[in-house]
Amino acid sequence: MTPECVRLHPAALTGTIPAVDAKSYAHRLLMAAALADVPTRIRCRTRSADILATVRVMRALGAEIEDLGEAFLVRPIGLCLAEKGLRPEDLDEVTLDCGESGTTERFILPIVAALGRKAAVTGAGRLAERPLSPLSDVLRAAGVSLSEEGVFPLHVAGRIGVGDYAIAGNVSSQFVGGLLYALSLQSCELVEAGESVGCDAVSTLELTGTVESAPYIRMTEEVLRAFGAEVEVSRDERKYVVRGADASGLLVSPGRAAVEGDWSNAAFWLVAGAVGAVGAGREGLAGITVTGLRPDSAQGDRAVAEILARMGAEVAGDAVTVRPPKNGRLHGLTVDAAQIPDLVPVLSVAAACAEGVTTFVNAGRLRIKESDRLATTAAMLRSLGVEVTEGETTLTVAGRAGRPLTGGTVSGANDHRIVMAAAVAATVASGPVVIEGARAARKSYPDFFRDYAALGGRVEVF
Ligand SMILES: O=C(O)C1=C[C@@H](OP(=O)(O)O)[C@@H](O)[C@H](O)C1
Ligand SMILES: C=C(OP(=O)(O)O)C(=O)O
Repeated sequence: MTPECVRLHPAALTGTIPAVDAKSYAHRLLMAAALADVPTRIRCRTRSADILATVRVMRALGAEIEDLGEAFLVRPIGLCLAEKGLRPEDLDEVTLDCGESGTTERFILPIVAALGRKAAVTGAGRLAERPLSPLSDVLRAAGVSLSEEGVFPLHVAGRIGVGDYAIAGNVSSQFVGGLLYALSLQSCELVEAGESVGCDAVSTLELTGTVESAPYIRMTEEVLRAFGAEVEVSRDERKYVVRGADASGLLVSPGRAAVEGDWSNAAFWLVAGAVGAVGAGREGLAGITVTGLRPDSAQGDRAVAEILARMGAEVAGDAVTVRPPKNGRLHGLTVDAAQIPDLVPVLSVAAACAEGVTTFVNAGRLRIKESDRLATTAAMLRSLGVEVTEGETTLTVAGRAGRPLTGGTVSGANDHRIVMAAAVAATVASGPVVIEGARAARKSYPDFFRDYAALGGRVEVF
């Protein structure tokens, strides 16, 4: 259980910890499995609120998902409806509660439209406020009706078909991911002389403007291909050609799949390893090792290792170990956040411990996450004595060059990444740090404070 409020006492974290399962992959694998032909066993041990939101939504659409503890066994929607003699087009409107998960919502809208189902999409926290346009524009132009955006429930009806689509690449990669799923589900069988000779449901999707969060689109492509989809991408990653499924309109299950380790959440430990000695003495030099991360992962957030190395931290090994620099001093730098938005809150803590200034640029989309993360990251650091300047799309952090952060009270801003970044900051503070709303960590890392304590963190729950 994630605690509601915590008081953290300064202590360097050291030791070895396994990575939690990557929620971005878990979402994609669970959805693909629910849209496939036969059951899939997905190895996944993390039960975060977001992963459970996707499980809930796929169940509501008709999939049977058994929680085996270490894995999910997914019996797909098509199979389960057919067993009950139900046709998707005859079903009533279904309520899909996405919780606070943007990925779930932005993927499920085009998927529902590809299935031709009627749905009332709901959610919690800031989800209703997070943008849906330009995805909603594409869906409407394709003939899908959507009720007013910004209020739940969002009613969806109608069908998106084969076509040539274009969408801006700089609002959310999740729109692109959802559309790639929808186009992969189009069905059309080419028959010659009474024999099936393939599929003619070929669609294109073009990305316009700058493309941000591109690694997440690559993860989507990877999972779709593992489920038999034909997705081709141009060399500049701006144009996708997607061949739909055969007459069945189903993806092809590989039978088994496994969710890899989460670099975005490992980043909290890796930064804690990098800042270890700054405020807490030599024991921090031992660093932190995170196991279960793929060094060749498509997750863009694996860049955290390279960025910490550029700041001067010692980074080594396949089980990734990060230690503070030998002289105990990290140094500031410029970080382009366009492809790695989720790293900014925690990297800002490394920046606060460094010598010199760190500027995060191209970070505008942080404003449309679980909180306005440029504002809430700045507020979190300011509560701990750090000087921060917030620009429209930038964040500039004045490093304290070895002077510890102060203790203080931080609002978790109902944002898991702010809560976890504040907890890392607390390891190098001069006094206790209270985090209000620490429970938000459960969105991606329900056992965060258990693992924090296991690494030597001093956690008081109240
Ligand atoms: O598709 C995904 O799994 C995600 C995409 C990113 O969002 P944007 O593409 O909206 O930047 C990221 O910030 C989010 O945490 C997860
Ligand atoms: C923004 C995040 O997720 P989502 O967009 O899926 O809500 C996140 O995990 O930081």
